Amino acid sequence: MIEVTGLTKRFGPAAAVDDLSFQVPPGRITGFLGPNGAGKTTTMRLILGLDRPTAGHALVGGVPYRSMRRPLTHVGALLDATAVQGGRRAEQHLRWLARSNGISPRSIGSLLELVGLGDVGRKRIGGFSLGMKQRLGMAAALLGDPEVLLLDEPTNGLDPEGIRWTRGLLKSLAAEGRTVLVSSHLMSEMALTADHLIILARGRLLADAGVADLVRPGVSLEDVFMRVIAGGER
Ligand SMILES: Nc1ncnc2c1ncn2[C@@H]1O[C@H](COP(=O)(O)OP(=O)(O)OP(=O)(O)O)[C@@H](O)[C@H]1O
Repeated sequence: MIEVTGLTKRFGPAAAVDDLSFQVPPGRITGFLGPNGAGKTTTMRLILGLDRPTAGHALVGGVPYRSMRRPLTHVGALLDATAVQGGRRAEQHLRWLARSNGISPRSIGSLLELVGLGDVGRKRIGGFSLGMKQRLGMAAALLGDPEVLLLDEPTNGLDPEGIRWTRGLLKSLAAEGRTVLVSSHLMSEMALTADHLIILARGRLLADAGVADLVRPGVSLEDVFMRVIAGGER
């Protein structure tokens, strides 16, 4: 469970996240939507303790992320898949992450297989495509077998097979009772993947509702999104 309460982050006079409150319960996929600059990444960074809020707080499993001793065993995150040291080999990168969180490296081989990087585990990350880095980022997020996953545009750069694979993976993770918060700009993909949606604009919450309640025959998620955003800007 992720709980966000009155969360606010100002960069100078502008609020990137503005008095935001929502909950992400386990056992379903929650899509996190909003136009460019809506505050999705900033919200995820605040949940992960990478930025300090101006006001409010975010809890994961009832505690602040920063208070977790071995955070990767509770929360798996994929924020910026390109923020990895290009000189490291994929396997080495996961080994380093595992060691820093007291996680056994035993699962690294099978994780690389799972994300489709089984053949390139010994290759340097610098030579990876964006899609391959996303796959590696997903392996890193799953390394600690966490109950909560925060994924910022995980399908960015993935090919159609990779997008479909990600959808199946997220569905199985949610079906196992994990909490899954995933941002995306791909409305048709979100309509297929998410059970529930949180929609933001200008750092404010505009909608927090089930996909089935929003999308109806003849009304696509893209239509709903445009309408919600237009309403929020009036
Ligand atoms: N470190 C920072 N310093 C100043 N402004 C920032 C910083 N980080 C984010 N912002 C601003 O906060 C706002 C929200 O940005 P954020 O990246 O959270 O949006 P987003 O919804 O993730 O956007 P996108 O869909 O484009 O990735 C933007 O106006 C952005 O310019």
